[in-house]
Amino acid sequence: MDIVFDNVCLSYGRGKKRFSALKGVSLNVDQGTIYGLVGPSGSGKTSILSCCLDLQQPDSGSVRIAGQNPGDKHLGIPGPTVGYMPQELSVHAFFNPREILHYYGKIFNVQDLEQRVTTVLELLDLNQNGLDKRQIGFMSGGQKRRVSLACAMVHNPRLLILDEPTVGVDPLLRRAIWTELNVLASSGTTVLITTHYLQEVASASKVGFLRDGRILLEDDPTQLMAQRHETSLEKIFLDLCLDEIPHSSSERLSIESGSAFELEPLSHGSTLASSKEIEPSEERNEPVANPSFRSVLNPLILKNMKILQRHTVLLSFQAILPLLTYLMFLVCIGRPLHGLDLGIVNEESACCPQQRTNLTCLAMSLQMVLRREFTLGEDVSCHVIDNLDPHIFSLKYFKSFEEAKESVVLGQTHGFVRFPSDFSVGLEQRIATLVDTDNTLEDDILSHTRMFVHTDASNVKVFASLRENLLFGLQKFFIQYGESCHLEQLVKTITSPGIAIHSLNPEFRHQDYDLSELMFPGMMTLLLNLLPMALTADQLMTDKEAGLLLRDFVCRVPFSAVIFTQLFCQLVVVMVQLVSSLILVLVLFPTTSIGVLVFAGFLLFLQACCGMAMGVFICSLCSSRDQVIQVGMAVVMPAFIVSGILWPRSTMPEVLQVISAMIPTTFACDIMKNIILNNTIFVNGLWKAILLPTAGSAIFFFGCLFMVSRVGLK
Ligand SMILES: Nc1ncnc2c1ncn2[C@@H]1O[C@H](COP(=O)(O)OP(=O)(O)OP(=O)(O)O)[C@@H](O)[C@H]1O
Repeated sequence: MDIVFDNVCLSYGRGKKRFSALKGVSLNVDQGTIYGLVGPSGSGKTSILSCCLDLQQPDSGSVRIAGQNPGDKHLGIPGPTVGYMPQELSVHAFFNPREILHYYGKIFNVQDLEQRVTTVLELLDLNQNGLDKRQIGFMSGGQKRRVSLACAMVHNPRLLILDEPTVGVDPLLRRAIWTELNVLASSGTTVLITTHYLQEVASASKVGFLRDGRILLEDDPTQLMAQRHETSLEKIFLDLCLDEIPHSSSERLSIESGSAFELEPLSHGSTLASSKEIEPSEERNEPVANPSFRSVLNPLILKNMKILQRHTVLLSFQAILPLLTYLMFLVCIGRPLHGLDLGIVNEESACCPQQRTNLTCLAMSLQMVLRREFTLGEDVSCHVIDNLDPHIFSLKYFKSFEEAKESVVLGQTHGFVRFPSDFSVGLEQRIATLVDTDNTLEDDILSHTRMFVHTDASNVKVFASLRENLLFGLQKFFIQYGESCHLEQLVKTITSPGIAIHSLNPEFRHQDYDLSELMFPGMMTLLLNLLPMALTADQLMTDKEAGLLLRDFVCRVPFSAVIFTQLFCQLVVVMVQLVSSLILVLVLFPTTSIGVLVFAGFLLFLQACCGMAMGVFICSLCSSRDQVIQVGMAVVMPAFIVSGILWPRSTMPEVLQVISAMIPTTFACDIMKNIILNNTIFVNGLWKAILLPTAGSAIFFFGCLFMVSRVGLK
């Protein structure tokens, strides 16, 4: 399997950010040989490997492997023909070496897998002291690299592409690895290897010196040293670099002083096995069997299930997260406020209990009222205060307006109420006027009978609650007094003007429920879309950032299978979320019929599918977790605001109404509310709640596949 690069140019980025990584690279790797690529950091080694693996397509020039283009289905690169060890570790931290090797072995349908796994583990010294059963996440850096190398070798590929496989590996093991590479090469395997250890490549068949995107020289290292009468490749490489650079250049000075390269000579005492004597054998010509969607389902599902198993604590939390959120929501939101710190400034009376006027029926009768011969005393305010619900208000008394105001400013009280000095007298006038003039009140009379409420207006709910409860306290006082004195007409007259207490939001037809219960169906729908989205995006991004998706890509595992199996396995978590939500529906709305419950479950399932598909789509657009979080926030916040859970959508500007109608959660939130509260599935617009998330799932799923096929794994 020979590799030929002919004048390959490769650049990254566009426009001003365009950067040329390879500038006309030509190289030849013969079949059954080891080609060592050496060069300083950033010289383009990984870029060359990426071109071989079809991860990058050259701007110009050609790359041919065994006479075919990388990516060609029959070549099997990416696919079973190649074993790739990336520079990053790219191994599942939750697996042990044996498990991960079994996974890649199954992907390629390796025969006699157990034996092969044991052989590779032995070769890389991974079977000592129970290392093969140790979770990779708990291994040292060098041990992880060996596992990564083992993954590339397990299916015995015809081409091995290794990006710095021996970093952090001890000299003895490094020698063993090179010996094995030479054995593999002798059996026809082609090895393309990058390294920073110059002396290491002395045992390669050919070495290519790379600098600044160009191959300075490629040759047999032994011949090279003989020709140049040098004992070290490092010296040859330095001379080559110096030849390239003008004498006056500062770069030249840094090279001469030895500071320009990160290339490292091999440690003393390591004698590398040279297998030059072993002649390359004939190329193996087995037919290429690329992994198919069906063939990878089993190993992928097993792998994902194992990951779920190892994440038990985290996933259990994820599974019960909706339940916890609902419970928090029900406990914290929509309940009547209580324990409000309310200041009292009573300019009328000190409200001393011993001096409290005893309001008896003698004090007022309808006839007396009509004759204006009655008195309410001078401390009605105290009676109003007495009638304030102690569960709702925690009272604090202040001497003056300023003192009370300061307490609000300092956040010590939520607000205060001031009774003017003529509150009771004014009230007498008000009662008399009302009875006399058939409910028409003059402004100045009204102003005398007002309680002045000053609150921290930044909290609308507190403000409304204060006002409502104060009015209720006043009303209660008059109702009790009037009724005990058989003055129903008076009660009616006094309590009617401006003391009406608001009923629930008229949008809701079911006034028996708390606000939180009314919001619950919409909240549940939204959560069962957004939480699966976050879970999926998180899982996929973890795999992507760890380089696991890249490795699967190089194995030619169909991306659709990767996504499908991941979503399939996450359904376990989603089902727990869904069932716990439905149980809560039964608890909150016990009259819900089984039919409605099952249908609600179906709608929630569609939402969860749509959320998961959106999660994978977002991942296909983003190259980092930060971006995923930002895009996720950009989705979650508007969805929450325009879903109609908080406020009726009909009050929104038209543009937002149109946008909200296109969001898969919007109609579902409405419909869920209607079917649960009305206990029927025959509600208007049902089809939108089914169609939108179904279409959304398909669009996001295929959109993700399209993005990956167009721009690859970012
Ligand atoms: N995706 C990318 N976008 C922009 N520039 C890139 C990208 N990948 C690589 N480069 C740039 O291309 C140049 C070659 O990178 P490459 O990874 O091939 O170097 P390398 O020789 O493998 O380095 P190292 O030994 O440090 O891994 C570097 O300057 C790098 O910054």
